[in-house]
Amino acid sequence: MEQFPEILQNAKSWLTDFFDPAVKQEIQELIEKDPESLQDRFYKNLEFGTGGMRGIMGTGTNRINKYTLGKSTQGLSNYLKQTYGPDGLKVVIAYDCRNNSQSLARVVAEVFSANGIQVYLFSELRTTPELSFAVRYLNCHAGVVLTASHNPPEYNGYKVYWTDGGQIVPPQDGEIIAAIDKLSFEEIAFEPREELIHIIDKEVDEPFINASVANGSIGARGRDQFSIVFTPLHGTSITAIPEVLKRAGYSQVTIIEEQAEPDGNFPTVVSPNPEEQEALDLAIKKGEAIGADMVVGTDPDSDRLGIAVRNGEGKLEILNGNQTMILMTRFLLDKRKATGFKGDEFVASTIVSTPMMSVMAADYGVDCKTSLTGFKWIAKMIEDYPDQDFLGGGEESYGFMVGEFVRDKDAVTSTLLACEIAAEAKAAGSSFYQELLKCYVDFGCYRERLVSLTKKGMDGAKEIREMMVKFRENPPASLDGSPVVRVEDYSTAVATDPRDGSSEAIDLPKSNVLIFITEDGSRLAARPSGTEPKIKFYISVNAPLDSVSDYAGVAGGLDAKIDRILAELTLD
Ligand SMILES: O=P([O-])(O)O[C@H]1O[C@H](COP(=O)(O)O)[C@@H](O)[C@H](O)[C@H]1O
Ligand SMILES: [Mg+2]
Repeated sequence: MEQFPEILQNAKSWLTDFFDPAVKQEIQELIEKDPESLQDRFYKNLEFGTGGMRGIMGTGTNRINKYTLGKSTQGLSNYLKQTYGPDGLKVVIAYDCRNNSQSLARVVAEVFSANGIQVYLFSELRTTPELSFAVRYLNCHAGVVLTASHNPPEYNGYKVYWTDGGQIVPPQDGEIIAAIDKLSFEEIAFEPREELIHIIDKEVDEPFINASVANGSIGARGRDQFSIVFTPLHGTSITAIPEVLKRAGYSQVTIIEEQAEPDGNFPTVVSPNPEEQEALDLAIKKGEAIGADMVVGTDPDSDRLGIAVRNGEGKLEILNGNQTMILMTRFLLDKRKATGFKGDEFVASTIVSTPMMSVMAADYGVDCKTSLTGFKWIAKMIEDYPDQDFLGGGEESYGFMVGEFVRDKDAVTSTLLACEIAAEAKAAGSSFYQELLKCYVDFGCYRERLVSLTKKGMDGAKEIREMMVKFRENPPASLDGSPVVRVEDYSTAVATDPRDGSSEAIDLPKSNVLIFITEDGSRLAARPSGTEPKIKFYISVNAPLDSVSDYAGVAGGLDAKIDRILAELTLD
């Protein structure tokens, strides 16, 4: 601890009477017995990342607790007043199934009210997409969800939505952080004004569910012959997805009982992340047992969804985010095509997602916009291009956004859309999987893989920084024998052709991301996660596919290519 006098100083500043006696006692004990833990808790403040502010729950400035969230809420209140004036301000707050989410939501509501701001607080847990919807539906200036999304149980977090219903982006995010950083903890107004806190539920649930059914439907046939196994993985989607499916006419929905009850300990899974195959094990087992057509699982705040469908061999196969994005987008494009393109439509994706998205959109003659990683950037496009019509968008990470009524990824509406696509395909003698393979025939067979390395704590963060520096200093000259022809460094927003050194500007905000593109169209992207202590590597390769029957061979060849690229990289 002697090497870090500032960290000790930070910790000691929590020993005043402003802080609860239990907190003070814990810090005293840590000073005496566990300096390493103290260091991790106080070496920095929590930061806003890809999807809000996330951290482990506990005592410290680098932890989620009533003081760190109280200070963020105080800063946000000050910023709202400065932006919109002190009167008539309104915010809406939702929370997920996590341990402490409800009590932290209460603290956040109290701090807003103490600042004279009207608060709409959901009576019980609700989904993130419903909160995004509620911001605009209730004409609020901002919204907050207490959730750490799919992170492990020890985490919690704070997603902040702005007036447009999307998560905060520049310039607001930087200005809000500045407003938070200049405060001391003692400046938090904790004393509630109860008359300003309004409990809400049905009055927002009903319009949200109706809008979800309207946006997610494509008029599929065979809804009552289509069998779905659904798991909320102990999270919030139980409040919306069964109802949306029922209202859309799906009668064969089996819910995994063991995972239906909201529970912040997520007792039946290692991680409540549908991107981890293990999280869907129970649901897939059930799906195989009852011969279901589709399995759907959602994360705790119900913005991401994992889907498994019957593959060519009749087995339930989990699809990745790129695959579901491609097929959902294709259906939205076809749906619009049927009524005629107006010419102002666009679809959206991100720089680490499959390039197949823009190839497909171009084939339809529709604009495809590409943003930095994260749905907050996709939502921002709707605001940035008010004269254009957003059809839908997605990314490599699981989750999809259908239309404009929710300004974040929305597992509720996306679940319905996936069922609609699959039910209609089944009624027409095809399947979700077959339709995906047809996309590969039409636009090229793209295979993607994500490799994430977890590196925790202060040392892990340093290692991740160093790995990115190493990549910049020693970029790969080729991938699987194909020369790199374009290096995109988003930290400087410059793309370079290493063959002749020529360069051009990238028209996106700066971000710590590197992308290498080869002559044969393979791509490797590297970036630190903005939600978890991880560094992520995204690989994309492609080859033409002449017919659906050639798929297994072509996909196998591409998988082997990804293996070779990974072997060259020696990541550790
Ligand atoms: O975690 P969620 O479900 O809120 O999702 C958030 O984080 C994901 C992972 O981000 P990163 O790669 O920086 O960890 C993003 O892809 C997603 O757009 C964002 O909304
Ligand atoms: Mg989530």
